[in-house]
Amino acid sequence: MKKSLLKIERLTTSFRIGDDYYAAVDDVSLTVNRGEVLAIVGESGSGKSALAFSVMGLHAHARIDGRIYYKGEDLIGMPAAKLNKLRGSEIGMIFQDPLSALNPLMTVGEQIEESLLLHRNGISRAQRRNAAIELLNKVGIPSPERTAAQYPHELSGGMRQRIVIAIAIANQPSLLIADEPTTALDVTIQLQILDLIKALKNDMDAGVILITHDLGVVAEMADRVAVMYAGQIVEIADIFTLTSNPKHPYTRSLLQSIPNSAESGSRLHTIQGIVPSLKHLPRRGCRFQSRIPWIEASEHESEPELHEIEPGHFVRCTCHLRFRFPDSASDAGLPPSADAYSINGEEFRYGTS
Ligand SMILES: Nc1ncnc2c1ncn2[C@@H]1O[C@H](COP(=O)(O)OP(=O)(O)OP(=O)(O)O)[C@@H](O)[C@H]1O
Repeated sequence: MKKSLLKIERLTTSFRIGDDYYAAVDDVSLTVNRGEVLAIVGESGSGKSALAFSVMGLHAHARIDGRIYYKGEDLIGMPAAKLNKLRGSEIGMIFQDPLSALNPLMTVGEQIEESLLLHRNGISRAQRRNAAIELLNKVGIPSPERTAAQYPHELSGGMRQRIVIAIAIANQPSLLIADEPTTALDVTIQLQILDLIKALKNDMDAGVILITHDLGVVAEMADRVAVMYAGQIVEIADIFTLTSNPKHPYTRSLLQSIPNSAESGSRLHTIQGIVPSLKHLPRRGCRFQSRIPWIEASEHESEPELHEIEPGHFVRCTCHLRFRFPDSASDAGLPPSADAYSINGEEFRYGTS
């Protein structure tokens, strides 16, 4: 059995908007084991990045409740100096946008060396330089010496993402958090970067949290998958179970919306609407109810729980028991342009404010 590396218990991350706090991550519990990739999937705004940033302790102004145990030690409330030491050494992060993650005023070699210097006491200048070149080699940079002397703007998007990965793995982290690591890249480079992350996981027996909205990437990479919707995990299972026997209407809709995963002969399904903005999230009942208005309200739980329907396979709310795709677009009962909906007489709006 794989050893648990990260154990998140009832994490709630809330941001202040006006006079109130709103939970972007709402009561999330999960574990990541050594040597496994846990993918977190969901549409834009479902809380994936807020979750990752909470683990990294990068939310300066959020209110964070719950526990995040890394190798048994709670990261929440950990003194800043200790957390800083863990970040970049034991826990590495690959950010979505490599350009904003890099310092435009330093050569990439200097930036890799800096992360080595911060986390390895007594490393000499020559050792640092050699280690940086070795890392550039490892992430597949063709002429490492020349590249080390270049600035981020002189490199392509794929090369920059490799540099970000080199920095993230410089100190051989046990946990790697990759937030949409390939979104900005073209398909060939995407595959190379994913292969690289896979190799690193295998070489270092690291645990990886891979955040993505791309189910193709999930199928390629994940051992287990957590599906997030509106701040909550709605389904979690191993990759085989999740793709062969998805239960939650949201998971089924996501899978049904990609061409080669849709059941053969069936129509592709588009999920109407969008994730409601933070301020307008329904705080009671099933949060997905507004997206499947053709399913009777009575099929939803009033306080939806995650149910373990078979070992290791959890699904939120009972609505999955009676879920079916609509027979036609109009059956869905939600006009594509709808910007508001109501549940039990209470009105909710989509949008960003
Ligand atoms: N600092 C913040 N202050 C206020 N609201 C925030 C903050 N950061 C995120 N949010 C809100 O929290 C919700 C979740 O955002 P988050 O970025 O975690 O989603 P995501 O699933 O990662 O989306 P994407 O795929 O677009 O990155 C969104 O409604 C977002 O607007």
